[in-house]
Amino acid sequence: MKGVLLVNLGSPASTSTKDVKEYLGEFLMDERVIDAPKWLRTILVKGIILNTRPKKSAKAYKKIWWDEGSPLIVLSERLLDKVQKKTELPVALAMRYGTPSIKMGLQELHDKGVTDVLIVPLYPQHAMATTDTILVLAEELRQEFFPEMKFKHIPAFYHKKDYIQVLAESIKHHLEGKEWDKILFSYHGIPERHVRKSDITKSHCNPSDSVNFECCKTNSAAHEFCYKHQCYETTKQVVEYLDLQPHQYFVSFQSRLAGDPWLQPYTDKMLEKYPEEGVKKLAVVTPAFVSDCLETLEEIAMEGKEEFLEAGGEAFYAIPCLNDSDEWVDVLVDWIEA
Ligand SMILES: C=CC1=C(C)c2cc3[nH]c(cc4nc(cc5[nH]c(cc1n2)c(C)c5CCC(=O)O)C(CCC(=O)O)=C4C)c(C)c3C=C
Ligand SMILES: [Fe+2]
Ligand SMILES: [Fe+2]
Repeated sequence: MKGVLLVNLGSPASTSTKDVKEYLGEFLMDERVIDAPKWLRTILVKGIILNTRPKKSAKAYKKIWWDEGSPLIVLSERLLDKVQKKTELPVALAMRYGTPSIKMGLQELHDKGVTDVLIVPLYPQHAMATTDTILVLAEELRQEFFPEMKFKHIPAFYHKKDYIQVLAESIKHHLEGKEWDKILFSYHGIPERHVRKSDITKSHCNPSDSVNFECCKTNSAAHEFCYKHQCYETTKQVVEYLDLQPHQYFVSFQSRLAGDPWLQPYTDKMLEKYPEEGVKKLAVVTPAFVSDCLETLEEIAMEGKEEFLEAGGEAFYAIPCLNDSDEWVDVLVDWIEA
């Protein structure tokens, strides 16, 4: 029997510094997130990052936490409920880090008699730190605990017409009746090195070209796994759908960690300089995220807004993610049942 496993990133169990530290430890010790050799990763994560970051992150999580728990998890659960109501197939939810774990999700499907699992990583654009790590862990768990199960997955859907339509219509809907100068498409960043590592041609991607994006515009087999290309492609298709003019939109990358260069331009730098360039009314959409989370609710809708207004901005609209919107649920159900 076929079943479906929706997989999102995950959140800490609570906003306590201890739980945030445990979550960040699991997340950042993933070799596909901090991709240094294990000895160096251990020093970086356990010796440096986990000494200071959990306290700071816990404070940020406290600002966005809901009575029911982490927004990312609550919104994923709402999505699951709605999808499950529209399909006969058993559907389970899992998080790559924290709980419900991928092992728990697979066990739930297994207990319902599922033998063929369709894994749905809830990430529109492919990245080593998101899609790959889900699929690798799921396969390890399959071999160890569920050897009789078979897996398929839905690849990155950054360019799928039905997804683009739902995303573009959502932007249109949230900006109805509002005056705006520009829409900033702010994607979660990744280190430039990750783009190079995911380049299956080993020669195509040039992640540090943040002005012309020539590689992203030039056809290549690398694009199947190129996060940067896929971010630009999502944007391009939404822009075409909404008939936006070049001065009406821009692409930037948020949420970088200190250290190596990450994809540029950086969102916070754009927010700081837009008002002096005459962009006073800004809308920000975050299409790397399917569910609202710390990075959209705190980093953009709170911190980003404050930064922009302090720099002289007049209006700031953070457009919500697709979350559990009926239109998005319908698209997911179509893919699941195809
Ligand atoms: C598009 C999806 C994501 C990519 C790509 C990604 C890469 C990536 N992230 C970090 C480090 C952190 N990310 C954090 C939070 C976070 N990241 C994503 C998604 C992607 N990350 C989401 C949805 C969230 C929010 C989770 C939530 O509970 O709401 C955090 C934790 C928060 C903080 O301390 O800032 C870290 C750290 C790296 C290093 C990376 C790529 C290599
Ligand atoms: Fe992240
Ligand atoms: Fe590219």
